[in-house]
Amino acid sequence: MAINIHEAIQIISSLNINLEFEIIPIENAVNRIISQDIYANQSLPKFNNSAMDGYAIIHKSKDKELKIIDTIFAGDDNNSLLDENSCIKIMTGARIPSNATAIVPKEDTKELDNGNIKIEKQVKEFQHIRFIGEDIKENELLITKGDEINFAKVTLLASQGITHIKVYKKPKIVVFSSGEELKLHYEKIEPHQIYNSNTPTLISRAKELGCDVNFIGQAKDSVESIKQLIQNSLDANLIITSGGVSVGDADFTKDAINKLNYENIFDGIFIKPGKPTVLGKIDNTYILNLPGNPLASSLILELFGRVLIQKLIGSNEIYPNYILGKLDEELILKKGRVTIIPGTFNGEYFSISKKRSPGMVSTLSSSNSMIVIDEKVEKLTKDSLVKILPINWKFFNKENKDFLTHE
Ligand SMILES: Nc1nc2c(c(=O)[nH]1)N[C@H]1C(S)=C(S)[C@@H](COP(=O)(O)OP(=O)(O)OC[C@H]3O[C@@H](n4cnc5c(N)ncnc54)[C@H](O)[C@@H]3O)O[C@H]1N2
Ligand code: MOO
Repeated sequence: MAINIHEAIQIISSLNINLEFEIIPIENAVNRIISQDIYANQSLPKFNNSAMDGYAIIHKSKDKELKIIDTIFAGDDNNSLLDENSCIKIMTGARIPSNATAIVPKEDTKELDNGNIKIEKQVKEFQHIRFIGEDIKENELLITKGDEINFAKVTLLASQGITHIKVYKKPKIVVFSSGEELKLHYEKIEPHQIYNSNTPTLISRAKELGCDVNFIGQAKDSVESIKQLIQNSLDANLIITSGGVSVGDADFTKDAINKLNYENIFDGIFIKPGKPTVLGKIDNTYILNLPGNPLASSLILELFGRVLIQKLIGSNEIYPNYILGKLDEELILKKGRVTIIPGTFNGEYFSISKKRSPGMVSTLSSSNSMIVIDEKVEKLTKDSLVKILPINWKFFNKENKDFLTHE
C-alpha cells in the first residue's frame, strides 16, 4: 500500500538504527558526525588578557603621568601589580596584571622625555580587556552528539587541546541497478541499449552525503540474479537499487526481495515523480528501491533517501529544511497529487526547470534545489513565496552581486 509523504518521512525518521562508532584524530573528522557530547575542559580566554599592544593601567589613574614599571609579553607568567602612578607595557594576548582595569592602546599615548607616558584619548573602564570565559566557559557544552564536524567545530576541539573524538562509522551503502537494457558507461553499447546513469549518480551522491559506497555490479533482469546481488550485500546498512519496481513484465526486484527474509516498510509514496518507491529491510539491512526513471530516482533520493542517510550517518538533523524564495512565474498543477519540482534558486527567485519529465537525465545538472507542492494546490501565482529545499549548493554565483545594501 502506498503512503503519503508525511507518513513516509515519519516512518523513516523513526526507524531504530544501531550505530557504531570509531575514534579518529580531529584532523580527519571534517564532515563526520560526532557520537559524543564535548564539554569545555577550560575557559577561553583562559585568563584576562590584553586585546591591544599598549599599557595596562588602573582606570582612575588615566589622567596622570604614568611611569612604565614593567613589560609583559604574551605567554609571560608575570605577576607584577600596578599602583596609581604606574603603568605596565603590555602586548596583545598577554595576561594583564590582576589589578589592571583598562588597557590603553599605544597609539593613544604620548611618550614623554623622562620615559613616562601621558594618555591623550578618553579611556573607558575595562576597555580592551578580554575577560576569562567570555568566549567559552569551563564545562560548557561545546559540541552535541550528532553534530557534523566542520572547520569551526575543529576550532573548538583544537582550542581545548582535544586530539581525538568519537564519530559514527560511515554507513556502508551498496548500489546496484537492474535492467537488461542498461550498460555501464565503460561498456560497449548496442543501438538498442542505454547507459546506466543511475548507478554512478547514486554512488556519487551517497558518497557526497557521507557514506562508504560500494558498487557490486549490475543485476540481470532475473529474480535469481537480483536475489544473488542482494544476498551478497547483506553486510551493508543500506542497499539502494533503482528500476525494476513498477509493474512491467521485466520488473523483478520485488519478486527477488520477497524470496529473502524481507520485511516491507512501505510500498509506494503518493508523490509525483517517484510513486513506485519501496523501502524494506532484510535482516539488518535496509533496502531502498528507487524508480528507474533517472529524475524520479534522484528526486526521491533527495527528499526521502536523505532523511534515511542522515539517520544512518548519525546526524541529529534529519528533517529537510527550507529557504523562502519567490516563484519567478505562475505554476499550474494537477490537483490531487504531491509534486516535486526541480529548479534553480538564485538567492531571490526560484525558476522552475523546464525539463522535468521523470525519465530525463539532464534536469538536475542545471538545478540546485526543489520545491514540493501540496496535493490541494492547483495554481501558484508569480511572486508566491515558496519553500525551497536545497539540493546541493555552495551558494556562490557567476555574477558579482551587491551583498552590502540591505532593505
Ligand atoms: N503500467 C504502469 N507503468 C508504469 C507505472 C505504473 O504505475 N503503471 N509507473 C511508471 C513510473 S511512475 C515509473 S517511475 C516507472 C518506474 O519503473 P521502474 O522503477 O520499474 O523502472 P524501469 O521500468 O526499470 O525503468 C524505467 C525507466 O528508467 C530507465 N532506467 C532504469 N534504470 C536506469 C538506470 N540505471 N540508468 C538510466 N536509466 C534507467 C529505464 O530505461 C526506463 O526508461 O515505471 C512507469 N511505468
Ligand atoms: O513516478 Mo515515476 O517516478 O513518474 O517517473
